Amino acid sequence: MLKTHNPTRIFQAESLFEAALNLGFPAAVWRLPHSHEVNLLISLQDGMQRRLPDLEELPACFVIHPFEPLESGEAFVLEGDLIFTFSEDWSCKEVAGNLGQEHPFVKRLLEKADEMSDENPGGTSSWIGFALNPEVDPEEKNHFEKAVTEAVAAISRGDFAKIVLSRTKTLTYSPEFQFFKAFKKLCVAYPSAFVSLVNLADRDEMWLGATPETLVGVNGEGTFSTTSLAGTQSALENGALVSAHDIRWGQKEIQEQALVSRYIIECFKKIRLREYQERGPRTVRAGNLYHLRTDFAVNTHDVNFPELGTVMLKLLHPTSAVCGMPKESALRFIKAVEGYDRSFYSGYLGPVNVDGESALFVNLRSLRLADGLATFFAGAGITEDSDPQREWDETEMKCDTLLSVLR
Ligand SMILES: C=C(O[C@H]1C=CC=C(C(=O)O)[C@@H]1O)C(=O)O
Repeated sequence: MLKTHNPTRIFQAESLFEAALNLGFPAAVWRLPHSHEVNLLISLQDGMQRRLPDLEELPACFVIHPFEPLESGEAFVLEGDLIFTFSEDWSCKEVAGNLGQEHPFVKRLLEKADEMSDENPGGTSSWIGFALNPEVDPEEKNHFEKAVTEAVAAISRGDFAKIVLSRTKTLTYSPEFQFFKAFKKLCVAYPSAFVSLVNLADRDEMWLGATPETLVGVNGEGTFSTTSLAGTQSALENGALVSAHDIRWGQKEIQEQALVSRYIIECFKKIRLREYQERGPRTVRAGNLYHLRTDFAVNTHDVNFPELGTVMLKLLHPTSAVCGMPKESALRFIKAVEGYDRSFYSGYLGPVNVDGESALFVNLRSLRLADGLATFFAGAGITEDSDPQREWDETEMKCDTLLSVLR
């Protein structure tokens, strides 16, 4: 067991992450909402494991799950062979893990990290953002707007009450693009988001994001939490921040968010759980946007339901904040009409059993980095009152959450 590190050794988060990347080890670095600490988990394995997302059974790990459930019901798991905790000033507070410092892979990683920090002491090189500004692809826009029109027609026919349709936006990035600095910039820009950078080594891709949406949280006191998040408005007017008090919501957004809350309450009903606290909806800011949010909480000790997190995770994903209601018909429509594979976008990700807590977030406001291409993903909730152009503009604003910081 590697616990509380040797004080003579200086662990540098950026060099460790770069070393994992270089050696092909899966790794995840994250900052929880409103936290001043950053965790870095490195899995010294060949690739990700596939395990059931059973929060009571899993070891300390980082879980990432695609939008579409795998037939086996499994999720991808990065095992916490090494977990570093860094303070706000990036000094290393603690190292935990299940392998000793003498393990050959640990030695290799630490040596590589030393090499990397010698090459780039203090990581001072200036910021290099994305290389190309994209033109809006008219075909992509037409495709999305046509899908919205079809969805509105399907809602009027009664096929479903709400659906979330999404799209991508692709930019190039140069080989010098600094992944870790991008993560740091997002941490500073979005203190209330879950900010993460995940290296999926066996797929040669990374995911970077700053999501505002908790899917399932189980804290050290055994409190289960989830949120209903929907409805979107710009938080900026002529470049200045609009106060939350001045935000008014229309019928469309109120209904859209109420459907997500109803979906969550139906999940509680399925397991006959009535003892949940509900707070909201209220206006919350997520960077450049405002949303409506309702928070749900349950004390799992009081209801004698220690496995509530696992049970609700299975029932909730994908919620109607990313899929639709009813779920099955919305999912069929998405597969038939959206026209691309969402992959990990609108799936979920986060640490499980790290420091006695699990915190899984919906993978929103995120992008995939692979082969010099940065693919941004964004969706919008469609109801009977949706206007295709406005929904497109909403997805542009959602892409801007990351783009405005990383450009
Ligand atoms: C699907 C996304 O956002 C969801 C979360 C908040 C608001 C949403 C909306 O207003 O449509 C979406 O349901 C996304 O960011 O890609």
